[in-house]
Amino acid sequence: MDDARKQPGEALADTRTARITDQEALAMHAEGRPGKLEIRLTKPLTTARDLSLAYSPGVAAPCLQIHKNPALAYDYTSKGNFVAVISNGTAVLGLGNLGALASKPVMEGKAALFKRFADVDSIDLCLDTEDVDAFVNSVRYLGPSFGGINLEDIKAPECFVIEQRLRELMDIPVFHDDQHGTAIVAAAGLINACHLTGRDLKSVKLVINGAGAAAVACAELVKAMGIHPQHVILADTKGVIYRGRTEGMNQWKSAHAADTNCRTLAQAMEGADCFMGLSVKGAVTPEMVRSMAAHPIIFAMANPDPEITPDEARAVRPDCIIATGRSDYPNQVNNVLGFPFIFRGALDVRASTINDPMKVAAAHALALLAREHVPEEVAGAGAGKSLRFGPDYIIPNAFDPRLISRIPPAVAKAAMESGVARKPIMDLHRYARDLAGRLDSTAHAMEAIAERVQANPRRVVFAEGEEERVIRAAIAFRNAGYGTPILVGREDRVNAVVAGLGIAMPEGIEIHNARLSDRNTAYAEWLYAKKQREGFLQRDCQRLVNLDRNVFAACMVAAGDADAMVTGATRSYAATLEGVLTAIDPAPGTVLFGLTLMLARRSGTVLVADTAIHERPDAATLAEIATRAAAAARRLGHEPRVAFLAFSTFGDPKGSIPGNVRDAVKLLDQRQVDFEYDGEMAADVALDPGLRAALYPFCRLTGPANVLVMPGLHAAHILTKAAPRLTSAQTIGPLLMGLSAPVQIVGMEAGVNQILDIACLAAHAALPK
Ligand SMILES: NC(=O)C1=CN([C@@H]2O[C@H](COP(=O)(O)OP(=O)(O)OC[C@H]3O[C@@H](n4cnc5c(N)ncnc54)[C@H](OP(=O)(O)O)[C@@H]3O)[C@@H](O)[C@H]2O)C=CC1
Ligand SMILES: CC(=O)C(=O)O
Ligand SMILES: [Mg+2]
Repeated sequence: MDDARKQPGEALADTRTARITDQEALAMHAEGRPGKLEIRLTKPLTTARDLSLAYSPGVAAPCLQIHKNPALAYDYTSKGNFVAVISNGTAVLGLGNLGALASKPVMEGKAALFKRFADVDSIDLCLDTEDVDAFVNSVRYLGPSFGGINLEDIKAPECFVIEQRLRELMDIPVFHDDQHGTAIVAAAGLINACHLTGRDLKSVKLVINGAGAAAVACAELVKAMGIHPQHVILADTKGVIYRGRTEGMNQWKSAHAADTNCRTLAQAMEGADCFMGLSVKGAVTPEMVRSMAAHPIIFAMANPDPEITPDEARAVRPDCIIATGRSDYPNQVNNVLGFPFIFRGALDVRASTINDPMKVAAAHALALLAREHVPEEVAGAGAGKSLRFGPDYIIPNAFDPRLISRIPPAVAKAAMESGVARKPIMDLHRYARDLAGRLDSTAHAMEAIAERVQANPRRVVFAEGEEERVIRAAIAFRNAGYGTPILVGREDRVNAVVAGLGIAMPEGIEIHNARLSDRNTAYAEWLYAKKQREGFLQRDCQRLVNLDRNVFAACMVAAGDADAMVTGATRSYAATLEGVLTAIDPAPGTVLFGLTLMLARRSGTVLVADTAIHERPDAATLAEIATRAAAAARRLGHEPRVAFLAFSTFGDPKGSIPGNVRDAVKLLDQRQVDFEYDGEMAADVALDPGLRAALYPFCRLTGPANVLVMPGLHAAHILTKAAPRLTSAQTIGPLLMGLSAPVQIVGMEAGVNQILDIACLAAHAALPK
């Protein structure tokens, strides 16, 4: 853990956007099923027939077909979308030789990023050997299972030999990500930094610290892209790599030995235009940065901690452009921007290799994307962050959803043009469009929401401030840069829980004891004025403010002392809502309802409403819920297709509830709303356009429904509670919609991360529209 993270108070002064603690990282990895990966079936294996098809005897048919024609393996198996992430752990990030086992969290992480960003399936294979021959022999025979091999965190110079030999031995792409992924992303950043500082790439004087896997590949790629070889100086633990040096050399370093009198990194950096760090934490001093040319370009890419932090560099050179490998500073130059998308393109044309034209195409596509206007849903509208091409935005953000539709087509095109594509793509525009639909927009929308909140931090009151889960979420809220958490509780109790967590109470968290608060009397008087004609005596209001934390916290929000509120972890939904509604009214002219986001792996996000309030909504309520839920879907980046659900479909079978539902559809018909809707219909009809086309071709929905308006609370609860337990769907919510102030109620089962996510959404709802 770095010092800044150990002392959260001090960390507030730096420019990082979101901070995490080691404890949080460990808890995340240990939570639920340990690690970050699992394998799921893509075909049902329910019946004896399923088994006969998938396994013996049915499986013999694809085996025999593949035996006759090996290319069919791409049609009948997972090969074409499957990559192995392979390491021996000899250069784990910048942490050194931690061995194969300890590299596994990074390798699982790489596999997770493949899936998250480019829908590539992958698995980590950690090989317990430092012997080059043993490594090569372990990997060379794995080709049949995979469409590609991503080598990772293998130290130089062995990595060069391993990659070269495997490339010769295997007929699928073998790509050492630390070499080429890093070089591609660094080259893209360098192209843009040169553009911004008015430099011609060819005349740039570049110093690279490190002469290992990443550094050598960066030197090779930038030279191939035009930087004069004499303008590139590499340094390692022994100092500058100059022509004639003998100590600590190998053939890959010799190839880049410079004709120079410089012997130390400090000497080399004097007057340099650009520095690339691919070495270790803290290898660069402020003095070295001070001695660089005007508007120096500094890529401090060592992970997890850079050679020099942006704050240190800017302190001595405010005119610099600085990038790091981390996601919590602006300008993340990290191979995560490369490998998922490069493999996506290579796999989709069944490339036999990833060659130089494909790498250069990826670098240019990345560089160009950063220069384009950043749409609001990417930037986080009003985030106040500089997501416009400039010194703090030289490279796209890893969460930019346009990456998947820009980088793979460029890579695929280069593969086709350079003759390594075994299955060319005829229509690249269509390919780009299809790629865009491969990722669910909800994840991007949630990230954009988080960024907007980080740019406009809010004060959020956590009503159950003595509960450990809530305290941990509040600390995470503060560490994530979302704003100031306010815990309602007794200070000694809160502090005891924090001490039990083995940490000191971080600065920037407020604790308010309702009974002792200097706002106690004001809240009680305000509440009495509000409720005196609804059967509440003054003493009732005083007691509520003293004893009911939900009432006290809601008063804080009503009085403007907090921007938003989160509660619900310790009491039933109904009791919690009652406390909240004592002080905060529903917004006039709308309905109060619960909206649950179901993030399903196959069908994407489906919004379900009402999941919290109305047991048997009438037609007008259903119509209003549909309208509000459709608007919420649009805010999350989905074009709404609303299905009014019932047990019947378009009148069959008949029953009493579908009447309400049909009337709601008629109400919307009269209003001429701007979204698709239809009903009543059963859930399978709503979600399956094929079924609709066969039986109900008149249905107005143009695709699977993504907003499900439920006929009543029973059905809504059954669906949203059963689905995550029966399928892989995750749920967020119910989110309370239609209240006059941003208050969210989590379920009593909510974990720390759920409370944190809901608090972030509550803070977001408190932002000016
Ligand atoms: N941002 C990104 O996307 C990426 C960042 N990296 C980072 O780059 C670094 C190197 O990774 P990788 O190339 O895979 O590892 P390697 O083990 O292959 O290379 C490490 C290199 O760093 C040099 N080095 C170590 N300490 C110092 C020092 N104090 N001063 C100068 N040079 C030093 C070593 O010198 P010697 O040869 O003398 O031993 C060696 O040349 C890591 O921090 C890693 O996290 C790597 C890949 C991607
Ligand atoms: C990012 C990466 O691959 C590394 O630091 O090794
Ligand atoms: Mg790596």
